[in-house]
Amino acid sequence: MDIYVNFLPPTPHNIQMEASAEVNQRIARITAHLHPSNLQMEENSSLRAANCRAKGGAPGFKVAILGAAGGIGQPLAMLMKINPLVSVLHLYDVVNSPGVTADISHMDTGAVVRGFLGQPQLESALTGMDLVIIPAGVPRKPGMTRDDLFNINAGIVKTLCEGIAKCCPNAIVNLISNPVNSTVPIAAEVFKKSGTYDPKRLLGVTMLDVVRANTFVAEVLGLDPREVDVPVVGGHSGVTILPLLSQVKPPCTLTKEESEYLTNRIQNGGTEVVEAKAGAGSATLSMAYAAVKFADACLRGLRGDAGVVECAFVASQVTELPFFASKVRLGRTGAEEIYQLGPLNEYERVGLEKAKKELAGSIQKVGNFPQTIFRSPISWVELQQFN
Ligand SMILES: NC(=O)C1=CN([C@@H]2O[C@H](COP(=O)(O)OP(=O)(O)OC[C@H]3O[C@@H](n4cnc5c(N)ncnc54)[C@H](O)[C@@H]3O)[C@@H](O)[C@H]2O)C=CC1
Ligand SMILES: O=C([O-])CC(=O)C(=O)O
Repeated sequence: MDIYVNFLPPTPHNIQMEASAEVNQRIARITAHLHPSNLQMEENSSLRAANCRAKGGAPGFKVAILGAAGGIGQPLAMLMKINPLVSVLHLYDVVNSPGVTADISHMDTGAVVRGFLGQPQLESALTGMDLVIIPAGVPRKPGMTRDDLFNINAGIVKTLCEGIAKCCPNAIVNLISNPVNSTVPIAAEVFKKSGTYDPKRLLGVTMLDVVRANTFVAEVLGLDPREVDVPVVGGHSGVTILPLLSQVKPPCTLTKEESEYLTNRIQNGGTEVVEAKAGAGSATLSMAYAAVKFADACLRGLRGDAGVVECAFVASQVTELPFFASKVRLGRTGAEEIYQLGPLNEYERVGLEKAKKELAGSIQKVGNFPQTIFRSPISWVELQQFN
């Protein structure tokens, strides 16, 4: 049985524990199971292993967050720590993961948290994971498109996916890093190259588009957003984000003006936040919420729950493009079924053609830039220069 460790503050109770031989034996067992990265983080801490008690791992899934110290990563880590389906939570980043790990590990929820810092600890962070969520990479600033992030984020995603291919090739991957329309095809290329590609397990996260669509449609209709379900298909950038307003649940009738306003607002939701943050990044809190909503659906699918359906950007035959976002049914092996788009109205048919044209370019870009994909890992200095 695995023994998981929480480091406890030195209360009188714990200090008393130290005196007993039985406890010393238990501590010896614990330290034998301690992960090297935990030990490394412990060296930076005033707490000692002598103040530990072992506990059995709760049933659940093992989840890694790569980019866990970032604007999305931190609230995402916090929300995943609350998720009862998670038994082990690995937090990996190239900076600041010890602090985030120490902070989140104090939450009195079931998941055991372990931190991993920097490339040498990537493999340890990934080994044994069921689900890997990737919000690693640089965000937009006002005036930039998501495509402007391609050069730097392509290299980051490539390195992380090489680690996944090596250490947890059967994990479900939730890819958040932008531009999703290109980073998902990049990840697919990396997995193909390593012989581990399973299209069902690679999911680009477009949930924020659905979350926004539900919110904005609910506002217009005067409904509770929790009652609204809007399918959003295509991709995750500008006109590739195509809300199917004719398929809103509960069924409703929107005027032409309302449809145009809503489509435009949903397509530009990311830019709305980037401009409001005025240089301090892009959506992080709503994205963390959306990422957790999506990850929870993936975990319920992995558990074998029936009827788990969400939108995601996946390898697809729904259109002539190799990747496309649409509703997918999530199961034990990932995206087990990909749904057709269903009947579209004229406005949506025109939107679909525009979306496909732009999306084709983003997917094509991956093939055009092998030197970007196969460059060496991004250094911390490069990241700072970008920021
Ligand atoms: N799919 C979606 O709907 C959305 C995607 N995003 C994208 O998510 C990404 C992250 O956004 P934020 O969290 O706001 O950025 P951030 O800059 O606050 O955080 C990114 C984190 O990634 C880490 N990182 C960089 N290189 C890494 C590497 N090689 N390995 C591990 N970690 C690494 C950084 O140290 C940092 O902690 C951006 O590309 C952004 O455009 C943002 C919002 C929505
Ligand atoms: O707009 C951005 O750069 C971040 C993002 O993808 C979103 O908020 O939808």
